[in-house]
Amino acid sequence: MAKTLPERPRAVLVGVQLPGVTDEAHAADLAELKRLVHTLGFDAVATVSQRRQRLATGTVLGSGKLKELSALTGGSGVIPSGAQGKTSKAREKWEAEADAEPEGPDAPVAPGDADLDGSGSEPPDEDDDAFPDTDADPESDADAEATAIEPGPRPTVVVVDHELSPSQLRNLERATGVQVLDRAGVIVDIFHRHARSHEARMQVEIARLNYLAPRLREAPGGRERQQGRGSGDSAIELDRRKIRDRLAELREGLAAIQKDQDQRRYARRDQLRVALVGYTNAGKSSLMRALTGSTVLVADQLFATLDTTVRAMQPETRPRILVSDTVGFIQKLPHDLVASFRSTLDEALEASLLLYVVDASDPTWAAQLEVTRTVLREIGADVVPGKLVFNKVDRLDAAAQEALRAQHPEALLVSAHRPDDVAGLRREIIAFFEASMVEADLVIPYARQARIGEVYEHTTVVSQAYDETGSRLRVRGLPGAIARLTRSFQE
Ligand SMILES: Nc1nc2c(ncn2[C@@H]2O[C@H](COP(=O)(O)OP(=O)(O)OP(=O)(O)O)[C@@H](O)[C@H]2O)c(=O)[nH]1
Ligand SMILES: [Mg+2]
Repeated sequence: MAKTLPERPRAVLVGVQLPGVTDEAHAADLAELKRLVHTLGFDAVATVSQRRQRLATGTVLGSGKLKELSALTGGSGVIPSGAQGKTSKAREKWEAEADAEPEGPDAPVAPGDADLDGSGSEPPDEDDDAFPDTDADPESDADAEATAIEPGPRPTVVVVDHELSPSQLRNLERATGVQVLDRAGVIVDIFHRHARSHEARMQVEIARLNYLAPRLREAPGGRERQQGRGSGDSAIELDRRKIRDRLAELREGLAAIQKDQDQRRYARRDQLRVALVGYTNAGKSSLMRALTGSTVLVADQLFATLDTTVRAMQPETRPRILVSDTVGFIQKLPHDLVASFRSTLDEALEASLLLYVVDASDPTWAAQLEVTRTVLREIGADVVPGKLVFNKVDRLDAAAQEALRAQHPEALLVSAHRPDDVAGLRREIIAFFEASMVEADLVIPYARQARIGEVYEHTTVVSQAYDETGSRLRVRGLPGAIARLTRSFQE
C-alpha cells in the first residue's frame, strides 16, 4: 500500500524554547510547524529542541545540539571555513555511527523535562533534550522526542521554527549538509502553492521575492555561484535588478486588478456584508459552504484558502446578505505576507459584521484567537462589530462545551457539520442586520418604476401602495442604503 504513495521528503524540525515560553506553548509551536511542513508535502520525522536564553547568533542551536542535528542529516555538524566536500566524509562517518545512536523510546529525556523548570542548573547549550511530547498535534502519528527519528531514509530538509537571518541559514546549511527552511519560508512556500486567483498569485510572488531578496544578497555559497557564472558580483547584482523589475511589474499589475475590484466593491457598498475571519484551519470555509451553499475549498490543511470569496447567504434573504471567506491567520505570519494580503483582507473587512471563527477543539484556541485579534487590530479592523463563533464543538464533550459557554456567554457554539447549528448562526446574522435596520418610506415616481428592483435588492419591502405620483413603499434597510435610494429616486 505504502508503495503506491509517492515518496515524501523527510524533514527534521528544530525549535528553541526561549525564556518565557511555556512547555505547552513550545510544544504547540512545534506541532503547528509539523502541520505546516506536512502541508508543504514533507514528513517531519524528528525534532531537535533546545532551551536557550536566546537563539545562537550564528547557528540558532548550541554547538552540541548542532552536532546532534547534523548527525540526523549526515552533515559535519560544524561550519566549514569556506571549504566544500566535507559533507560526504561526515556522511560516511555518520553512517558508521548511525546504528550506535541511542534511539530507544525510553531514552532518559522525560525526567529532565520534568525538573528543568527554574532549576537553572543545566548548561545553556547542551543536554536539554527534554521536549514535551506533542500530543497537541492532531496529526501526530509517531512523534519524535529530541533526537529520536523514525526509521527510514535520511532527512533531506531541516525546518527551523524561527525566522533565520541569511547567515544563520547559510551556516545551518553548511553544518547539516541539507536544505534549511525557516518558518516564514515554509509559510511563503505554502502560500505560493495554494494561491489560485491571479491576484493571490501576484501578492504571493511579491511576498516571496521580498523574502528571497535579502537571502539572495547574502546567498549561501554566493561566492561559489559567482564563480560558477564567472561574473563576480554582477551576477547577484543582476538577480537583484531582476527582482526589482519583477516587483515593479507585479505591483503595477496588482494595482490594475485592485482598481477593478474597487469598482465592484463600490457596487456592493449598500449590501449587507458579513466576513468569516480567524486562524487557519478553524473552519471558515466550511461555514462559508454551509451558509451559502457555495463550493469553496475545504481542506484539512493550513492556508487552504487564500482568496476572498463573496457569496450570498442561502436561502437568499431580502435584502440579501453577502458572506466573505478570507485567508486565515497564523502566529509569526511573515510581515510581508500580511502586507501583501492587505487588500484582500480589506475587501472582507468592509463587512458590517466579523465572525471570529475559532476551532474550539484545538487546545491552543485562546492563543489562536489572540493572534487573529492582533492581526485585525493591526489592520484597523477591530472597530468592526464582531461575534465569536466557536466551531467544531462536535469534537467536545458536554462538560467542555459547558465550560466554554460559561467562559464566553456571548459566543455562539456551532459545528459547521450540523445543519441546525448553521441555521442558528444564520439567525444570528440576520438578527444582527435587523437590529441595525430602520424603516422608511420611499416614493417611486411612475417614470422610474423600471428601477424598482433596486429597492427590493437593498431593502425589505414591508408594504406597497399606489397614488397619483407613483408607488409608495414602506421599507426596512440599512440607513445608508435607504438614504442612497431616496436620493437616487428624487434625482
Ligand atoms: N469535526 C469538525 N471538523 C470541522 C468543522 N468545521 C471544519 N472542520 C474541518 O476542519 C478542516 C479545516 O476546515 P476549513 O473550513 O478548510 O478551514 P478554514 O478555516 O477555511 O482553513 P484555511 O482556509 O486553511 O485557513 C477541514 O478538514 C474541515 O472538514 C466542524 O465543525 N467539525
Ligand atoms: Mg478556508
